[in-house]
Amino acid sequence: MSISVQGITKVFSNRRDKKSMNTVLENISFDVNEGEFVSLLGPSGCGKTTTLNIIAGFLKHEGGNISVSGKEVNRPGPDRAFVFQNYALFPWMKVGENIMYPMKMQGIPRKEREEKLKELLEMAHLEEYANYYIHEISGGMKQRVALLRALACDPEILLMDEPLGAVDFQMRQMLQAQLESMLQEKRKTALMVTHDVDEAIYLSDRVIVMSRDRGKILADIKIELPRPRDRKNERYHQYTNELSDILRSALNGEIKNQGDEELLEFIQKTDKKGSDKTVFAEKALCSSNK
Ligand SMILES: Nc1ncnc2c1ncn2[C@@H]1O[C@H](COP(=O)(O)OP(=O)(O)OP(=O)(O)O)[C@@H](O)[C@H]1O
Repeated sequence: MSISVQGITKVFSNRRDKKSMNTVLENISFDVNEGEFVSLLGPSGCGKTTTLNIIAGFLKHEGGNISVSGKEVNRPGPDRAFVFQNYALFPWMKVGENIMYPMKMQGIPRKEREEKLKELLEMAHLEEYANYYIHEISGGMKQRVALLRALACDPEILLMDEPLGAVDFQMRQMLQAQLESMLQEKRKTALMVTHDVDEAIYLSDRVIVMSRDRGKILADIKIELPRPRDRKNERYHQYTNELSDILRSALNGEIKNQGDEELLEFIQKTDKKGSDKTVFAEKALCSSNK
């Protein structure tokens, strides 16, 4: 299944002053193709989670539309599973019960649920932990359980909000490798929010960089590297530099209040390696012109 985001806008009333409005997203458009893994990268507060929540159907948007395989969606559905930043696991249930919960809700018979659970636990190397309570397992394990719960109903689309945000560096790299192999095996369409350039490159087929200026898309970059990805690959470093430069420009507070021409000039100035990111930025600016 594919996702199409067309011209969405989101306005929140300001938390401090309810009368003033905050346009977090304005006329944002992008597609995620079937089987593709896309990351949304950008500085804190640029609207990544808001975008993901709108696609999940948790939040309403003001303009534009979201469609899944050509069908407009505006509420949550079993086609889109969500992995939350803080796991959102049920502490009163054991690991196995947590994973089986969505299957139970869908009325899948017990025998089938148990078979599926076995398969999922094996995939994530958690076979021994089915009967542990959530407080008895580590942060990395919780992360894997949250992911397995999302995969349990075989959703077509996986939406993930910083799914590896709460684990340390080493565990994070191990989980990235596991997440990659799980998703490659299942060929899911995935959209992930992250702050982490390396994580985005390691996992994604495409990386979309958003800015704090109403979520404007600064770049949409295809990561053309064989899987599993090799961090020592020269091209991997080039992608890291390219994306870090773009992210730095997005992080620069001055950009927020500058016009498009100045933003483009800024990105050109930071384009020391003659890479093609200026073209991406240019495209992004042109396509967002009304
Ligand atoms: N329910 C809400 N009511 C009012 N403002 C909100 C609400 N949710 C988010 N916002 C505002 O929208 C903006 C974007 O928030 P969002 O969480 O989407 O950003 P983000 O890019 O995911 O940030 P982070 O990387 O820090 O999680 C922020 O300014 C935030 O304060």
